[in-house]
Amino acid sequence: MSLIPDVKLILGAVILLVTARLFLGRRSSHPLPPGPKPAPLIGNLHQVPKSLQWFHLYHWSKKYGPVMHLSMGGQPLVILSTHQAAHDLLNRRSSKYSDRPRMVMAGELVTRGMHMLLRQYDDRYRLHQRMEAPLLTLRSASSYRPLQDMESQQLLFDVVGEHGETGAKGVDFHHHFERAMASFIYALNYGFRLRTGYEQELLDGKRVQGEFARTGQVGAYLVDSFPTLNHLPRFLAPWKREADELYELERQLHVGNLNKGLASPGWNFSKHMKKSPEAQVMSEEELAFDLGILADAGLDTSTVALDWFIVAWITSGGSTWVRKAQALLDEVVGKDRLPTFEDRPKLALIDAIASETLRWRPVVVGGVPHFTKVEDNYMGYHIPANSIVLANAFAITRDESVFGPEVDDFVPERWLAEDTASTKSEPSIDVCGMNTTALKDLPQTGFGFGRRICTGRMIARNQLFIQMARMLWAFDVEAGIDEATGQRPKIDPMNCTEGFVTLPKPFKAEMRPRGDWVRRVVQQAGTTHGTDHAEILNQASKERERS
Ligand code: HEM
Repeated sequence: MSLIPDVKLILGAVILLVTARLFLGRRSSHPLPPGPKPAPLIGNLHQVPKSLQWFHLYHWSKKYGPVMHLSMGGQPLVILSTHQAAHDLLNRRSSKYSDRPRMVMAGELVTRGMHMLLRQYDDRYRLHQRMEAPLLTLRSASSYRPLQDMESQQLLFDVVGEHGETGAKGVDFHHHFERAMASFIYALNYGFRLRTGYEQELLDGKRVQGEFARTGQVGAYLVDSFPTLNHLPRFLAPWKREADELYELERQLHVGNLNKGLASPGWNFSKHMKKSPEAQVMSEEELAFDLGILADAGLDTSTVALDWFIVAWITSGGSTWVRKAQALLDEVVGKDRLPTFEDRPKLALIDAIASETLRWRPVVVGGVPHFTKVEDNYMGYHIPANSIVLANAFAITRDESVFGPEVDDFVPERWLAEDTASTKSEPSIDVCGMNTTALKDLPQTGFGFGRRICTGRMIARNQLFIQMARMLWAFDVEAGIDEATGQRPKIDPMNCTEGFVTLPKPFKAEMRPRGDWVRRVVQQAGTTHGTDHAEILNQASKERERS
């Protein structure tokens, strides 16, 4: 049988669909938000570049304003480029803007509707949120800090040891961050740690993440633009077989990890969730995917934030902020012990550095798309029903009306409240030790918006604090010497990868202990491989129950 008539048929259906979407949409008395002029049928598809979209959209926003409209082959895409616009729509009108765009390949086929990030805001989503929420509160996050303390101690031990061997050539800092972040989240979720960062569970987890980023990419699969194509029989729809294989890979990973979690000693998320009333109406796969997505969400996001912290350190740290932070750490902590969470109230500058890292290079730099099923009006513009609404994190974090001048520079001080020393009243310290009096209440847009805001953000903030404090206390950091040239390469702070999360392009960094006292303290603290992490998890569970 020839395939040619079928291809013609498909093309015909596609053109009909696009035309219908373009011309039969409901008219409104308000105009659409401004944007580049669309071409017939394809709209702005041909104008949106394939790479660094967030950067191009940011530049378009300077011409078209804070609310822009693009037509992606008839699919309305509304881009929000200021904090005010994102806050007004995604936070204040979150009852309308909390769905996700339909993603046939990544959402419906590969993960069979079980990917938390891609779920519609419906009863099933709320069921999962109810199950996760008690484990992710500020108070719960505070009880996991000993686990983060342990993994960051191990990170220091590993890096100091490796520096002794590699010297000025530097270490693969990304790998060390990834191991520590993954080990923390796997211990919490499944009760086992990752000692080398090359364990099969992590390799499979990274493959699943890579496939998610690839299959979820705009334009990667025609079926995402034209979901009716999914009704085609399997022999005409090769993506279905590919999706089945990817689903099986992910299912085996998540179910395998869940079972390890249930069998491991000590408390963990797997055991806690399995007993929850919500899990009683879920299949094993559904519960396993919930945990698996939580592990994925926590794994590379914090790692990437720490990678950008190193880039900021190398490209702008020589100026003032690193020296300021190190002087403060020497004063508060001294040279006889590691910084701890107990020091945090006096180390607001470290939290400011974490906030500035997330602002300067948002991890999900283009934002995570929201979706509205109903039409709306904003700033005199019509937002059509079924619009994808994207808050461009790069543009929003460059909003001078919110973050002040020099938004392209790394300036942690913009997060510090002025003159708290002269205030007589006691500072307000949250349950995780963050000194909220000493910090300005600027929006943390890197964690998203409204009802879909990142649920792991409290855990992430603790993670960044302890890791950044300890690295600044321990090391002087420079780009590692390139063996081929014998020189330290110049690091370009905009040189990044493409994808859902945006990493700096790989390089090595020399993390040189600031003195013999660092080696001594780190050696004394020692490796944590023999630490009873199940006992730490049990203590965390007791503390959660007490609060
Ligand atoms: C620096 C670290 C992190 C960053 C920058 C980050 C950022 C984000 C962003 C931008 C979103 C989408 C929000 C939106 O749609 O408006 C998100 C969602 C999410 N994050 Fe995070 N995240 C981080 C760490 C974590 C951690 C440690 C966990 C888990 C322990 C986690 C769990 C989740 C989950 C479950 C969602 C899905 C929420 C939903 O769709 O309703 N994240 N995160």
